[in-house]
Amino acid sequence: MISMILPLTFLILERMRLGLLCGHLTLRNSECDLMIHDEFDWINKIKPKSHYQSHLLEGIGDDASVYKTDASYDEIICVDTLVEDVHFKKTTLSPFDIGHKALAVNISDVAAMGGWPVFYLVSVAIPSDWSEEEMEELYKGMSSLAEGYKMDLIGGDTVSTTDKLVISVTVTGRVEAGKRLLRKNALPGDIVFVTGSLGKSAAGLALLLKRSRNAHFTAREKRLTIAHQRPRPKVEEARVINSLNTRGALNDISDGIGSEAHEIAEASNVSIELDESSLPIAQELQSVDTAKRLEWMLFGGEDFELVGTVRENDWELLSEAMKKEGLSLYKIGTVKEGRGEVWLKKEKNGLVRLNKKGYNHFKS
Ligand SMILES: Nc1ncnc2c1ncn2[C@@H]1O[C@H](COP(=O)(O)OP(=O)(O)O)[C@@H](O)[C@H]1O
Ligand SMILES: Cc1ncc(C[n+]2csc(CCOP(=O)(O)OP(=O)(O)O)c2C)c(N)n1
Ligand SMILES: [Mg+2]
Ligand SMILES: [Mg+2]
Ligand SMILES: [Mg+2]
Repeated sequence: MISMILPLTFLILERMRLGLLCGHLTLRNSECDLMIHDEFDWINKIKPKSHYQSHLLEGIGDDASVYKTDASYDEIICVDTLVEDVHFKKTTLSPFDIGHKALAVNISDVAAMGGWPVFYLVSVAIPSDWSEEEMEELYKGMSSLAEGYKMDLIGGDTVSTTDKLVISVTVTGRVEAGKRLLRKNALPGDIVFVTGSLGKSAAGLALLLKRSRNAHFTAREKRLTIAHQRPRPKVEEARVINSLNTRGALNDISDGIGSEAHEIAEASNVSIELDESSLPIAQELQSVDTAKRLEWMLFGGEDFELVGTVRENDWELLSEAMKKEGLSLYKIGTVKEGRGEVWLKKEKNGLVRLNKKGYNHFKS
C-alpha cells in the first residue's frame, strides 16, 4: 500500500510545484501549461520592429513576404505547415491529398499577394508508422499540382520524429514590381468581393470526420469532401485582379472569412460590411440548416478562395475580365470608415458585429 501511496503523493506534489511555477494549477503532461493563448497576438509579439535588408518590401503581417530584385518583378516567399491530427488525420486525407494540400495552401498565399508560384522546398518529419510508399504518394500529390504551374521542387529537409507527421512547404513566387496586392490596400467606398462560395471545405471535413475517407459518399457529398481534400489555389483569379493595374486589397481564406475580413479591415484601418444575402451559397449546401451553413461559410475555413476589395469604379471592369476568363467573382459587401471592425448585414435585423472568429491555433 505504502509503495503505491508514496509515488502518488510525490506525483501530486510535483504537479503542484509545476503548477505554482507556471502561475496556476493544471494537470498536463508538459512541464508548463501552454502559454500561448492567441495565435495572432503571439505572431505580433515576435514580429521584428525593423529589418536589416533594405530590399525587403513586406515582412511579417500579410499572406507572404515580398522583397525587391533588380529585375522587373519582386520576389514572394512563404511557408505553411500541416500537422497530423491538427490539419488532417489519416481518415480525412490520403497521403496524395496531404501533398496536394500542403503545396496548395502555400500557392494560395502567393496568389493572395497577386503573384504566381515558381519554386518549392519541402521539410518533412516522418514518424515510424508512415511507410515509404505513403511518402511517395505524398510527393506525387505535390508534383501533380506543381506540374500545372511549372513549379520546381528545389530542396527541403527530412527528419524522423516519434509522434505525428509534420510537413512544412516553402513556396517562392513572383509579382510584377510594385504590383503586390496587400491586406492594407482597402479604402472606404471599395467593393468587397470573394472568388467563390464558402463553407464547402468545412462541410466536407464534417463528413470525413464522421465517416472516414473510404466510406461511401453520394456525388454531392463527394464534391464537399473533395473541396476539403484538394483545394484549388486561385492563381488565375489573382492574376486577373492584378492585370487591372489598380489599387486592391487581397487575402486568401484559410481560417474563415470572419477572420480574414478582419485582417483586411485591421491592416487597412477601415471597417468592412458584409451583406449576408449576397454571400454566394454553394449548390451542395442549399439543403443544409441555415444557421449551420452560415457558421461554416463565415468561420469554417480552408476554402482557399480569395477575399478582397477594389474601387467601386473598377468593379464592372474586374467582373467583366473575370467572366471573360470563365472565372467567378461575387460582390459581397462594402468598405466603410472604421477601425478594423467587420459587420454582417442581416436581411431582417440590420447590422450585427462579427467577432474575429475562425480557426485560431491555441484557441479552437
Ligand atoms: N512562427 C512565426 N515566425 C515568424 N513569422 C510568422 C510566424 N508565424 C506566422 N508568421 C507570419 O505572420 C503572418 C500571418 O501568418 P498566418 O496567419 O499564418 O498567415 P496565412 O493565414 O496567410 O498563412 C505572416 O506574415 C507569417 O509569415
Ligand atoms: C482533422 C482536422 N481537424 C480540423 C481541421 C480544421 N482546420 C485545421 S487548421 C485550419 C485553419 C487553416 O490552417 P492554418 O495552419 O491556420 O493555415 P494558415 O492560416 O496559416 O494558412 C482548419 C480550419 C482540419 N483540417 N482537419
Ligand atoms: Mg493567407
Ligand atoms: Mg500561415
Ligand atoms: Mg491560420
